[in-house]
Amino acid sequence: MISVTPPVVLSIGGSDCSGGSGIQADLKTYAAMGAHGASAVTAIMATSVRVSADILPLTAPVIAGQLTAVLDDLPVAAVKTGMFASADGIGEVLSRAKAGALPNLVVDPVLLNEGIRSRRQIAMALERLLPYAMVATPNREEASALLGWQVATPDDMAQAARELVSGGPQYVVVTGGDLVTGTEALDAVWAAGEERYMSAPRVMGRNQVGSGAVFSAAIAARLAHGDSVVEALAYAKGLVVRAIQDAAEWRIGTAPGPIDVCGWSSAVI
Ligand SMILES: Nc1ncnc2c1ncn2[C@@H]1O[C@H](COP(=O)(O)OP(=O)(O)O)[C@@H](O)[C@H]1O
Ligand SMILES: Cc1ncc(COP(=O)(O)O)c(N)n1
Repeated sequence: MISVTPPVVLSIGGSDCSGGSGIQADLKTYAAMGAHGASAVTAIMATSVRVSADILPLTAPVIAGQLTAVLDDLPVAAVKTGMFASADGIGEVLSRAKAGALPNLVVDPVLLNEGIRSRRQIAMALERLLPYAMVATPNREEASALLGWQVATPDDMAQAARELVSGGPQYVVVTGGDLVTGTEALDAVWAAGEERYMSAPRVMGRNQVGSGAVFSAAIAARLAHGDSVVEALAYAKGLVVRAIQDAAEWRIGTAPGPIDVCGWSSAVI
């Protein structure tokens, strides 16, 4: 029996109606990791994540109301941000970060392709939020958009992580889930005076939706449990690889789908 009160993690991001990514993936990750998840929804995604017409942005006051309600009452131990559909929404988060109200902040700077009209403004607003992050987890494409140059190779990823750290976050992980140059899934990690890669065998599974969301949410959950950043990164990497592996044969829907963050496939029930 577990009698210890679970730590609270707050996710600020978009609702993905498929349940594979966004807030839904975050909350599932927290539940699987023994943390209580609270949420502030920034936008509602209707279907495809790549089509702008399917994104309903919530207004800044609606986002602010959720943040106030959660932060006023719950002892939030870590915060994760994901998708924003407007720069105004990021402004609400930024003011709370500046006030010191967002401990252990993990910023996953989600920049969906052409899906969002104000993508440039969102990238600029995220740049203002990054100095308050403990960890930032852009993928190569997001790092490219934030920095204004093409992050392609593993060397580029390390350089990008280094440049992004100089903008403020304590740790930057440039994830390389889409880097199909070898048998490894490679991420470049940078913190002051510490540069390295995290690597795991690339899984060739059918389902990989939400791997970035699960990775960043798992980092936040471990920080909430009291891990150091280095411990949290190692845990998150192991969790996401196992989750992709365990969902390799799943068929939820016609398109590639979610990963097995809860470990159902390997659980003895
Ligand atoms: N096929 C895979 N096999 C193993 N690890 C993967 C695979 N795809 C992604 N990962 C890992 O999942 C994490 C999230 O990365 P990524 O997929 O790049 O994020 P995003 O979903 O934001 O693009 C990283 O640690 C990455 O290396
Ligand atoms: C609502 C929402 N938020 C985030 C992502 C990106 O997720 P990921 O970083 O896992 O590709 C997404 N596809 N949808």
